[in-house]
Amino acid sequence: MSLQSLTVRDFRNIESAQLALSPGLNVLLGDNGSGKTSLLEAIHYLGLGRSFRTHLTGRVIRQGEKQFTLFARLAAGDDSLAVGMQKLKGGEGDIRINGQSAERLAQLAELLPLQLIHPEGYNLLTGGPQQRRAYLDWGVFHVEHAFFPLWGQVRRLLKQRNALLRQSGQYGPLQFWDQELSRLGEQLSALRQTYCDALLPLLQELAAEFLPEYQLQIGFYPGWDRNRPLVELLAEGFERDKLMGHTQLGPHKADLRIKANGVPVQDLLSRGQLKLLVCAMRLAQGLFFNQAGGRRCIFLIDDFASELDGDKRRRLAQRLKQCASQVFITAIDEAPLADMMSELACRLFHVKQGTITEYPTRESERVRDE
Ligand SMILES: Nc1ncnc2c1ncn2[C@@H]1O[C@H](COP(=O)(O)OP(=O)(O)OP(=O)(O)O)[C@@H](O)[C@H]1O
Repeated sequence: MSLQSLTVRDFRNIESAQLALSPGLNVLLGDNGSGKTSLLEAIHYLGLGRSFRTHLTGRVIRQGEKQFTLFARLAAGDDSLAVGMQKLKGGEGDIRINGQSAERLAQLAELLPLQLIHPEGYNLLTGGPQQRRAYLDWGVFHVEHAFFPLWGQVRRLLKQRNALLRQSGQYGPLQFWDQELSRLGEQLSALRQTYCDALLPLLQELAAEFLPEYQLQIGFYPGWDRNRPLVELLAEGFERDKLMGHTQLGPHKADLRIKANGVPVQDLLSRGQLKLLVCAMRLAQGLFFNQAGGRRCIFLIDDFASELDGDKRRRLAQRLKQCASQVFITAIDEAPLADMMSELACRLFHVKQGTITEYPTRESERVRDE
């Protein structure tokens, strides 16, 4: 899947932009504060229905305006699809796929599989388990169709169990819910484990390329002691859960535990090394997605190449070439992207105070001449 064109209206400092895009590399160059990240954020919004910088829709609507509008044409095999989104300050709005209202955000996520690499991305390793769960679940969602409805059921069961915990003094009324939660939680966990097992070799390979000085150990924690049935642990933990007001063990507590040379990475690696590891993790997941499903994910890379040394930049360029994915990358100037631009078919855009103009490149000239 790739974006053929993108229209952005009243998003951050972008009043209006209409771009014809490369299925390979799209480079966005501009000074600090010009609007480069805003464009990536707009694509992220279109794919996931949310920003990676704020939870408030009002913040991304251009100041003084009531709503933003995004529209894209996606290449889907020999066909193309039209995807549109409009959002008001309170978050209400409309999502359309080929003119029809979309019922669920997951429909967008399925159409636009995105991998984001950005400077704060190392939170994936230093932050709480929620982020690593989201990383893992992105992959499971895209390769295993049973995952999304199953996760929905588990979430509903947890909500009911937590409500009962607050109402009920006795364990009895929870027994039925715990059996269900345990049954579905174990199914969900098996999907995550299978995905992890399949992803790990590629992840190890990429991590060794970007951090050759370390031996990485990556383990999947399902959210409870895997040697015991979840149903037993839920019953044992009733008093503690009642006290806390919510369920302390289960698939909603799953995590990826990542160590380098036996030490948790957040306690050992430098910030730059953490960023390299996250880059390897995102690339591995994107590559694996492309290999497993025969589809292509889209990479959004914000201001990252300037943080890499020459060798790592070349590796990133080669891996992106191998992915054959569409890539959007921002930078202040062209120099750190030279390797990438020579490896991949490329369109180059200049961003200035929210206005985006295309620089002629070999690819844009070829398309214009055709
Ligand atoms: N809702 C909004 N309406 C109008 N302008 C906004 C809004 N939100 C942010 N901005 C402005 O948009 C500009 C673009 O920000 P953006 O983060 O896209 O810049 P950038 O080109 O990625 O910069 P840098 O290289 O410094 O990261 C900033 O000057 C910011 O103040």
